[in-house]
Amino acid sequence: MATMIILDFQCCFIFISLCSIFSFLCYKLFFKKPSGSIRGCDLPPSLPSLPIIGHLHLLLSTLPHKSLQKLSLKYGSLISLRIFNNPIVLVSSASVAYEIFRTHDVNISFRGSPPIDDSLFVGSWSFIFSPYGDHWKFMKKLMVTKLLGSQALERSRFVRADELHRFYVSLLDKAGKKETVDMVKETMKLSNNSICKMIVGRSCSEENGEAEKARSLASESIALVNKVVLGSLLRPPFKKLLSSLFRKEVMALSSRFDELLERILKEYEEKLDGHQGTELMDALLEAYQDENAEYKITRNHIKSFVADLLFAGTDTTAQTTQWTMAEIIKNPDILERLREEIDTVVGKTRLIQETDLPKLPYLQAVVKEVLRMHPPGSFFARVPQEGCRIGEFYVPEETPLIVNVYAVMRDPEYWEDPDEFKPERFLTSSKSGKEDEKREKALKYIPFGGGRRGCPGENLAYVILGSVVGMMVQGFDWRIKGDRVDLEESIKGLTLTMAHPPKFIPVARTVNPLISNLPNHKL
Ligand code: HEM
Repeated sequence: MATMIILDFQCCFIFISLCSIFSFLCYKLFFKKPSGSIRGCDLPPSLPSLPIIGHLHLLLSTLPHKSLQKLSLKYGSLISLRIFNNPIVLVSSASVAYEIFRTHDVNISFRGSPPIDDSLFVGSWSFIFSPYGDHWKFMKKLMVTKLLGSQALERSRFVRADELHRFYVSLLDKAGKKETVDMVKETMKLSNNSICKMIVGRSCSEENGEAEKARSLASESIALVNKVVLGSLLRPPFKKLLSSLFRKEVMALSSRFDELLERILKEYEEKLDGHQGTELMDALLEAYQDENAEYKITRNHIKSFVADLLFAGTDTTAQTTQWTMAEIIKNPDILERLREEIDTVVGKTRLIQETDLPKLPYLQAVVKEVLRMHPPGSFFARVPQEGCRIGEFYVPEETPLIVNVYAVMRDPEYWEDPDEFKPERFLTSSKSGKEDEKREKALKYIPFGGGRRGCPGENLAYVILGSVVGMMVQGFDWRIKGDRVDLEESIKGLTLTMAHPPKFIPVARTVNPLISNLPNHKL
């Protein structure tokens, strides 16, 4: 009997000890709050959360940019959230966005560690995920001087003119057959081909299915990135858990990227099809092959760089084109004013070209207003390397800052009638005012992010969007199937898309096709 009592007591003791250890682990993992006030400032205020998961449900809601915008209007423009035991700070106002870029730009020029190290996409070779340092600076310099800076864009203008003309001809064909246009699919073709040609000197071939592969890789990576990007912001063990959950899917995508890009790269090196090299690819290969190069990179760095550019530049421009055409068709007055501007500046016989854009301020204002109201990237994240003071609050080091781009650009404190589509608001702004004011305005208008880690493709995006939308307004009248344009939103991957994209029907405006200024133009 005594032995049984001792055994029972031992079991009970072991059970209680295990329970205590388990509770302690749970507390450490799930409930431990970020440390309290530091250096006389408090952490940003928090809001009620769910046990264990914290505020994860808010980030995973159907339209997180909207639900978090609502919460920020109630609780403040800088609030603390928690995902399991991981603290996160949410930025939702134009003034806080301005302050973080003005005061802490270098400190917040990090995106967290890559979710899956050995993947070409979202891995440690990626430019997008590389820490702010020598590698990033070297690649950014190449990117600007050889591909995306204004002089490089001027040199590659004919590549995009060719693609624009091709798109115009395909729309004429659809108009003739009274067919509908899948706006995202068609503009993805244009942006994908343009970016590919600008990087490797040729677009992916339609004949052998290469082009379709490249487009579907870009779309799939966007759908997948949402799932894995959260992992880059979490601490172990959740980071590891998320990575292992999606590892198989990511690695499968990575090896398909690898297959496609290795083939393109080999062909480029052997110059099999006699194409001309590009400045960017020549410089990348030199940094890879030349022992005495200024900075050495690996073959995987090159492939990952190309994958990053296709991923970052394709869907964003396609979704924005679709939103723009939907807003224009929904607002006939805006369409009429646009057409008047284009007909006056460009005329009715030749096709619009990129060099016309500086003389078309209303067209530029329409595109800017679309990006303000429907930014394709409704969030971006940064991770401060040192603790920093933002306003009256303190954000500890390594605490991810998530910027709600959508909320910042509809901040009622800064934007008049933030939910109204009013392109005129951009007509007076950009050129007038003092330098400080211009800088402040730029840091509060953030569809392309901000600071040194802001989007390097901004200029390219504006010329593609301006010329494509300009061409569609100049060359066609537009009908849609159904009686109205529905602007309801949906989130696909990380991109803000239309929940019910209209079926666009083009009707050619002129009997004779518009003439393109291409050197070898034939219709
Ligand atoms: C409408 C079109 C586009 C939009 C709205 C857009 C938006 C963005 C945003 C919000 C970011 C994150 C910025 C930040 O963290 O501050 C970004 C980064 C980036 N974008 Fe874009 N983008 C567009 C087009 C392009 C194009 C055409 C390219 C190039 C072909 C491009 C290449 C990149 C790259 C490489 C980064 C990462 C920059 C870095 O980490 O340093 N984007 N973009």
